Amino acid sequence: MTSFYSDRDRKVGRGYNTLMLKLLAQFGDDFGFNLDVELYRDNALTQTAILDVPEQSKCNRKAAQMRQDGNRLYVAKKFDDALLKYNESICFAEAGSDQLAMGYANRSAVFFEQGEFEFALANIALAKRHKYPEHLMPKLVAREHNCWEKVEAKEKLHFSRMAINVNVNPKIPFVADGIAMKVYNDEHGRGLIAEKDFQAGAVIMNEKAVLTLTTLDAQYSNCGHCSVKLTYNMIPCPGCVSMLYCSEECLQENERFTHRFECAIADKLRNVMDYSTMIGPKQFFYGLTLFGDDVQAMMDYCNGEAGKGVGNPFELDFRKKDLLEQFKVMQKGGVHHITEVDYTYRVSAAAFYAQFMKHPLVSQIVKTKAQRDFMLHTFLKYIRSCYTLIMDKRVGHMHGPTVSMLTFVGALCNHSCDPNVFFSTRNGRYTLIVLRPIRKGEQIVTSYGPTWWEPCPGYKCTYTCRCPVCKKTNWALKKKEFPQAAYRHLMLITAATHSTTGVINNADQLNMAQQFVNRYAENYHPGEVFGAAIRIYRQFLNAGLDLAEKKLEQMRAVAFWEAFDD
Ligand SMILES: C[S@@+](CC[C@H](N)C(=O)[O-])C[C@H]1O[C@@H](n2cnc3c(N)ncnc32)[C@H](O)[C@@H]1O
Repeated sequence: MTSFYSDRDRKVGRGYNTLMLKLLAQFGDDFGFNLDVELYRDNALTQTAILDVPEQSKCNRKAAQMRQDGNRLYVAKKFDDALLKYNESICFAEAGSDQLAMGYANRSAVFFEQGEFEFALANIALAKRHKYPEHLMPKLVAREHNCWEKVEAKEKLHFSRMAINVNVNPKIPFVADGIAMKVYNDEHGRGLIAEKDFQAGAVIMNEKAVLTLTTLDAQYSNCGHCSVKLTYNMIPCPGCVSMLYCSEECLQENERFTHRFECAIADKLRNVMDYSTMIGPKQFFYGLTLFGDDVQAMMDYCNGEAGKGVGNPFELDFRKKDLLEQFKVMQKGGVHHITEVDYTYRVSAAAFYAQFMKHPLVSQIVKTKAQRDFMLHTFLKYIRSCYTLIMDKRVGHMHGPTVSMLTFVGALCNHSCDPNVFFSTRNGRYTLIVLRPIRKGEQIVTSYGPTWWEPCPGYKCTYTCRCPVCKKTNWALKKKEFPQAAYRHLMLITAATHSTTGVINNADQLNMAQQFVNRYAENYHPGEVFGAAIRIYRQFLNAGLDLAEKKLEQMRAVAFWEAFDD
């Protein structure tokens, strides 16, 4: 059986690959068609040589080595690579040791070189807080003064977050009013429907993800909880060498909901991770925590009548912040098919089961055979529902290496190669922005990768796309000639993409492109020239979101060192 994933995807998680081959040999021709995950599990449990990898622990010697590697990269002016090495060193440094403080100080040097003075100051504050060696202090203090001067000379920060800019749903404050869920039977399963018109530029969703997961190679660059990328103040998990967080809050939340089940077996889990299937077990442990670690209560609910059916988050009042109620709806999931890559999910569920049962806390909580089987089947169920698509990072709208994001409402947005919204996953949030006017009654659809105006050669998805473009029913490019005025407008927009003078800023660019799509969509969509305009509009949106993210980070850094100074 050929693999769905590329070698690049599989460069980590070697234990998983070996296990896959073993099971393939074991099941022979049946492999892939045998849906019995318990059989996979029973086989996996016998593969101790593959699964029992030793755990790495904090080690100052390794931390020093990594820091020196970082220093070499720093001297070679490979600053982003140096940051990754310093982050790795910070993860390995022993608590209370000066290795930790020196990691932070080295990071401040990188940020200083990059002109990120706010971030440098935040790291200097971290170094001081962690007993930076006295004899090195004068150099650090000199850098701090330098940073202060540069920051004072800098323009004041203006924050332009892409928040919802239309009326919000009173019960779901992160979703615009006028959006509902609809089940599109035989097509996409659950989806989002517009109950009123929306114009391009409307930010109609800005949902904080419940859980996120990054690719394995993003371990030292992204927050282990919200997955935000390479922030200035990444702090390590005190227990293992596998996690960094962007804030104390993320550390605490992750610890409470999932990491307490992972920390002692972090390397064993990494050994069997396949891309981002780990989101399945994470959802299980998130639920278990909300059920007060009472697996029997969780099982009774999920297997009972109340736990079945199709989940509709629009029935909830999110203002109540009742996480258990929310979880109950979310765990029902939607309408999903068993895909051709389901065997990879079964191998993952089996491998995770084998590893998690080695964790004393898990084996203490999940005691009876029925409970253990429930955990296995739930891993698979959640992997299936969370991990149904491969987000194509080349398209650039899946920000950084976040590959799985568990959301309530965002998760309902289906794919179309003729999308009317654009999605972004920055800052651990799922944001939807309208790309072209949406009429009342239309489905709200984003693109997971390809679009008719920007095809994505080699893109693979785990389902058969049933969007109008692929079905070729009632969908065809319009051949209508554009008016001269529209061409002039488009030329201005195109020129704005090359603006390097700063005369045209991102807000102007967005405005121009937005006006164009709102004005010409009705008569000229879908048509080639219109497609070119949408492509540019999405490019401006991406740039705007990047800018907003950077500013948010700078403001957080300022708040961070100001609090430290008090
Ligand atoms: C993020 S979920 C969207 C919500 C999902 N429809 C549900 O019921 O929960 C992605 C899944 O929806 C289905 N889907 C989304 N877009 C589709 C499309 N264009 N054609 C067929 N199925 C689609 C696929 O099963 C896909 O794995």
